[in-house]
Amino acid sequence: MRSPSPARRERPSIREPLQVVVRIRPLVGSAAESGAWRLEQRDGQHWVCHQPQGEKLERGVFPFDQCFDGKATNKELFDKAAKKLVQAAVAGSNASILAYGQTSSGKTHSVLGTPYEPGILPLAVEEIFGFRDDGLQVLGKQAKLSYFEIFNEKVIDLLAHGPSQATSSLPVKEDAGRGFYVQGLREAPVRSAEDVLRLVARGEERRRYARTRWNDYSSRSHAIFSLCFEGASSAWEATRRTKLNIVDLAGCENHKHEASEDGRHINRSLFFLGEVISRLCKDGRRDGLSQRSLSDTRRRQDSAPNSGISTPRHSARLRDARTPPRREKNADFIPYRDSKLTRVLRSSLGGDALTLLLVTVHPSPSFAEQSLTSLRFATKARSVDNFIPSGLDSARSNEDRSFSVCDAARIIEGLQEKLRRLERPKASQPGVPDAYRGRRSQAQEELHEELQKLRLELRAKERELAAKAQLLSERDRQLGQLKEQLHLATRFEHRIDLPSEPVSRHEDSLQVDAWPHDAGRSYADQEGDLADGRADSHSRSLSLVSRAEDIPCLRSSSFVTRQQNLPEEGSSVSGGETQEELVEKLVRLAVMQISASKDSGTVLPAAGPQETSVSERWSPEFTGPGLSEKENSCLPVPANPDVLGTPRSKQKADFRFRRSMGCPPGPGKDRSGVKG
Ligand SMILES: Nc1ncnc2c1ncn2[C@@H]1O[C@H](COP(=O)(O)OP(=O)(O)OP(=O)(O)O)[C@@H](O)[C@H]1O
Repeated sequence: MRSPSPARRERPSIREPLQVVVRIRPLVGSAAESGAWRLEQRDGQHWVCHQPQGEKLERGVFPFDQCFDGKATNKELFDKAAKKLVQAAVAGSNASILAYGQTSSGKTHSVLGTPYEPGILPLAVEEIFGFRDDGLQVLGKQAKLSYFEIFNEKVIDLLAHGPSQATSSLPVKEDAGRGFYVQGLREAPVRSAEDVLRLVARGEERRRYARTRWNDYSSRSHAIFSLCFEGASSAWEATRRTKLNIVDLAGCENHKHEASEDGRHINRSLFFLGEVISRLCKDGRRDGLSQRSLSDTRRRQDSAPNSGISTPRHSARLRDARTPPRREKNADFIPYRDSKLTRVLRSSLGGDALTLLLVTVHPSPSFAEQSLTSLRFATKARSVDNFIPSGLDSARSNEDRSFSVCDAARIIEGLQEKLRRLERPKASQPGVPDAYRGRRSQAQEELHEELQKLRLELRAKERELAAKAQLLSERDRQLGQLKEQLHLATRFEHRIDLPSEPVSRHEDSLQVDAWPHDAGRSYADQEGDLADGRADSHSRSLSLVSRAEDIPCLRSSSFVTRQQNLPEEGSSVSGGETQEELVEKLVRLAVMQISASKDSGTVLPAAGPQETSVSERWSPEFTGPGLSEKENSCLPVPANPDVLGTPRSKQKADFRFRRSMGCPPGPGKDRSGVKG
C-alpha cells in the first residue's frame, strides 16, 4: 500500500504558550522629573509594579516571562527574547513577534529601532542572512518578503508596484490549506539582508505616521512584516512554507473624545484583538477541555511508566498536547472574523506559530491607566496556547530522515560560514543598511532643505566676496599709480629748488611757509617754533609732505598712504638720505612738475611697467641736492622740447609768475644748481 505523501501526513502538535515580555521605556526630559512606574522582579516570573512614589500598586503583581527596564537595549531584547523565534522560523516553524502597547510606549522603537540602535526587525534579518548574499541558499531555502499595513480596516500592500495598487485595499480570504491570507499581496523574492532592508525602507516611506499629542511619529496603522521561507531541496520541505511575522501594532489611544478617525479604527481593532485573547485564554483552553482536565492529563502522562520522553523544563506541558487540537470545530467561538487584524494574526493567536508578545509600557504617571491596561492584557495573553507541529523526527519516515541529515549538513555549513565571516575584520563586512528611511524621511527632508538653503547662501556670499576682492585690487592698482605720480612730482620739484649749498633749517622753514597751505600760521610763528625747538624735524617733514595736498594731481588718498609709509624720524633710506631730506625732495619735485606742466601743457605720466621702479629711483645715486642722470631720464618729457632751453626772458617771466603765485622758484632759477 502506498504511503501517504509527506505533505498530507498529519503531524501531531505540541502546545506552546505565548511568550510575554514587558518592556518599560525610559523617561526623558521633564517627564523624568515626575518619577516613573517601576517593575521589580519578585520571583522567577512575577513582577511587582511600583508607583512613582515608591509604594506598591494594589493587585500589582503580574506574571511575565521576562521584563526589560529603561536601560535595556534593542540588542539585549532581541538576544534574550526574539532570537530563538527567528532561528525557529528558519529551522521550519512559523513564528510571530507582536509589539503591543499604548501610544508612544516604544513599539516602533523596539521593532525598527534607529540607525544607531537597530530594532528586532533589522537584527532578525541580520540573524537570518548572516551578512551573506546566499546565506539561505546554503540552508536550501528561499525567502519571500511581504510588507503590508492595516489602516482604517483596509489592507494596503506597502511593496505594491504602481500608485493605484499601492492605495487599493486587498481582501483577506480564507481557505482550508492556508487559513486566512491576503489575496493579491506582493511577495518579493529576497536573497540578502540588503534586499530585505531596502524593501522595508521603501515600505516605511509609504506607511502612515502622523504627529499626535503624544508622539511626533505615531503609527496610524498596524504594520505586518512577513518573511516566508520555502524549502528548496527536500521533498518534505518542498510542500512546507513557514513564516516569520513581525508586527508593529498601532498604539491604543484611551482618550476617546480626542481620537481621530484612524484613532477610532485603531482602538476598535485592538478591542477585537483583546476579545480574541480573552476567549482564547478562558480557562487557558479553547479545545473543549477544562483547565482541570488538562492538569489531570498532565499528571497521568507524567506518571505513566515508559513514557520514553526526556523532560526539558516545559516539556510536561507540551507532552499532553500530542493530539492535534480540534481547531476547525471550535474556531467559531473565537471572533477572528470581527476584524482584519485578528484574521491575519490567526496563526499567531491560538494557531500554529511560536508567538512572542512584546508589551511596551510608558512609565509616566500620566499614562498610569493605559499602563495598567497593557499589563493586564499581557497577563491574559500569557495564558493563551498555540499548537506547534511537533518535531521532524517523529513525523518523518526513514526517507525523510535521510533528508534531515542533509539539512543538518547544510545548517552546519551555513553556521561555519557565518562564523568565518564574523571572525573577519569588521571593516570588510557590509553595514546594515538604513531601514528607517521612511520613518525618518520627514526629518531628513527638512534637514536636506536646510542644507540646500545654506549652500545657496554660501554661494551668494562667495560671489559677493569675489566682487569685493576685485574692487580692492583695482583700488590698490590706482593707489600704486598715485604713489608713483607723487614720487615723480616731488623729485621734479626737488630738482628745481634745492640750493647748491647746504640749506639751513631756517631757510627750509621759510621755503615751507611760502606755500599757501600755511595761511593760518605766520612765518614768525613757525620760525619761532623751529628756533625754540618746539617743532622737531619729523613733524616738519610731515608738514612738508602735507603740502603735497595742494598739488591737484596728488590730492588723493595716496597722500595719506605716503605719510604712513614715511620712514621713522632720523632713519635713512637705502640711498643714505634721512627722511627729512627725502621729504624735501618730494615736495620740491612736485612743485617743479606742476610748473613744467604749466609751461608745456603736459600731464604727469601714470606709473606703468615701462617706467623706472620706485626702488630704483630711491637709489644711492640720488644723494646730493641735485638729480642724477638717471633721475633726469625719469622726468616727464615736456610737449615742447625747447622747454629746458627756454630763452632767458621766458625763464624770468616764469620766475615772476611763480613768485606771484606764492610758489617756490621755478626751474629757471640759477641757485637750484640744476643745469637747464
Ligand atoms: N527604549 C527606548 N529607548 C529610547 N527611546 C525610546 C525607547 N522607547 C521609545 N523611545 C522613544 O519614544 C518615542 C516614542 O516611541 P515609538 O514611536 O516607538 O512609540 P510607539 O509605541 O510606536 O507609538 P505609536 O503607537 O504612537 O506609534 C520615540 O521618540 C522613541 O525614540
